[in-house]
Amino acid sequence: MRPVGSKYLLEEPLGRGATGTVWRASQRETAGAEAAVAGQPGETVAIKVLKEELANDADIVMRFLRERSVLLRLTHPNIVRTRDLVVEGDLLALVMDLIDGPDLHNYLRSNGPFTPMAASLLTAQIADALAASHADGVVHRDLKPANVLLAGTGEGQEMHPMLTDFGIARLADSPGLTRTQEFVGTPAYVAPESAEGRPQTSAVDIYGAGIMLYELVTGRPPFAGNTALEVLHRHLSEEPRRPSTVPEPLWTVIERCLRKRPEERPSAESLGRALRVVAAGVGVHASAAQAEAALGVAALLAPDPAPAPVPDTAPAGSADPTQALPTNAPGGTPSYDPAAPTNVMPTTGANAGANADPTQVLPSGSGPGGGADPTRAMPPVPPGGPGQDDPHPWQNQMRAARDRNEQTQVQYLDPSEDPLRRRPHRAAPPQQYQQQQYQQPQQPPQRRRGRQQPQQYQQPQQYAPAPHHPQQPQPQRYAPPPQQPEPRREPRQRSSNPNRMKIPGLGCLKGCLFVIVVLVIGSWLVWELSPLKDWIADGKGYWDAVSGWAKDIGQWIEDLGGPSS
Ligand SMILES: Nc1ncnc2c1ncn2[C@@H]1O[C@H](COP(=O)(O)OP(=O)(O)OP(=O)(O)O)[C@@H](O)[C@H]1O
Repeated sequence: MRPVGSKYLLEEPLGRGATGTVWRASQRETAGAEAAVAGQPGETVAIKVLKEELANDADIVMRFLRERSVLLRLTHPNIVRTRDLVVEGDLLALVMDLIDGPDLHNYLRSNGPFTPMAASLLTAQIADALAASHADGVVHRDLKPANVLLAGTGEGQEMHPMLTDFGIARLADSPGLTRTQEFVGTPAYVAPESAEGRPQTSAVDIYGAGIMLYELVTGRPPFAGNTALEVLHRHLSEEPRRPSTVPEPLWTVIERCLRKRPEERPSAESLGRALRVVAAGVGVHASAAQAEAALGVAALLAPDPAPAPVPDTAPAGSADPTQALPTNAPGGTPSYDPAAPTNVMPTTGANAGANADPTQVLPSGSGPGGGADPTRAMPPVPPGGPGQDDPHPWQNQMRAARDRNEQTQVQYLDPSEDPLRRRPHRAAPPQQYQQQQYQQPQQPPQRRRGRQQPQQYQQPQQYAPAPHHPQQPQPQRYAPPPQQPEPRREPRQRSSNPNRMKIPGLGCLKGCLFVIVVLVIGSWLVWELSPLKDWIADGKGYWDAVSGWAKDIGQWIEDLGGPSS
């Protein structure tokens, strides 16, 4: 099991797509404030680990970081919630709610086409999700059955479609220099304006919903081909044909969604409303009024007056229609280079463009920032990404993130290194402090004073909870280096001087001896320098007189013992 950040553990892969691998994972610990959902330890989640080549692309990493808040705030009953984004070293990952159910692509393969009513009701819910995200300025840009997960497909449960992979196309379609001539998407679901590299709006999602609706009722998307390029050409030039199994009201909806001109497509909100009217009118139990309302559904499908723009796509009028698509024709320019690292076009077989196709990063004939340059072939992307030699802004962001992590680690992971926790020991009992002074006489007095002050302020922290306050460690970063506390441990050696400290009355004994010595020397001087010895000892020396007196005293004491001896 592989950890993702410190909070998640990958358990088993659920599926692989063009942009990454989705894993079942478990939460190890509650996520931080940056996550939309903190989660609980042991909770199961789904994690999409983006491909290394995306994670190594500086533009994508920057966009990932920048759009964190957009992705995390998208919440709707029909949108798979993004709980957290993880950026760690070369790893980029989206943590999502785990949906227990198949994706719509697999469900369709296993169960065959939907009835017109079921397809309408299901797509209506997807339209609701799109309406919510478009209102928030977020365009999906890679709508397809594989990106719709079906919760509640169990016996007797109501099927609940949930749109996933929000923001992935947005991330992969970086505005960086190497990507200006590419678009991201799945050929079978790509809107004509995306294929041409024209400005994109939320209308690309309406086009994708139209293709998906067609596929749900027929089992296949309207435009297929032997190569991805052929599929793209058909999106641009061919009108879809109505299959006989598709009721007229439903066809009206599909046809409006598949208009080549994005400005003629309805809004997601209108689409949801229209599909519910259609669902009510095409069922076997539909009343005459409901059937009538369904036939008039075109009135509900007015063009969207204010589609949400997709940032960083080409400015209006920049595309050169004559260079709309790359060609593989010999001598044709611009040409598509299948060997180029990120210009992947893996599906060139008979099923190209089918719904099984993963999201692709394809070269287009024009790009943001200007029309196509016919003299310029599709440039292969340098392996190291853009501006390999120059420091990129995201590197600063990553460095800042790492710095933040280091601070956090000092605080949380290595408490023994935390000076806050050691300082209370320095605020020692008085005798310890005396020992410090004794051991470090060479230290300037100010320095010692300087330490006494923090000791006084730090003292209460000895009893405070673990010092997790983000502001507390700040002064420590500028405090004396960590080697300095070491000498303070030496006071233990000072306890090897027990004489002064541990013998009671030692000082008194010394004092008495000192007094005796002074008295002896004083009396000797008086004896020798004064006529006293002549008066009381017939001129004897000091020590003779003293020893004679000592003998007399001893004799006197003996006599006190009794005459028996
Ligand atoms: N939140 C989720 N919960 C459960 N399963 C998921 C979740 N998200 C994705 N999956 C599963 O993981 C598989 C791979 O998902 P992914 O989005 O990478 O594939 P894709 O959409 O086919 O590829 P791409 O969009 O990159 O072309 C899907 O088929 C889906 O079944």
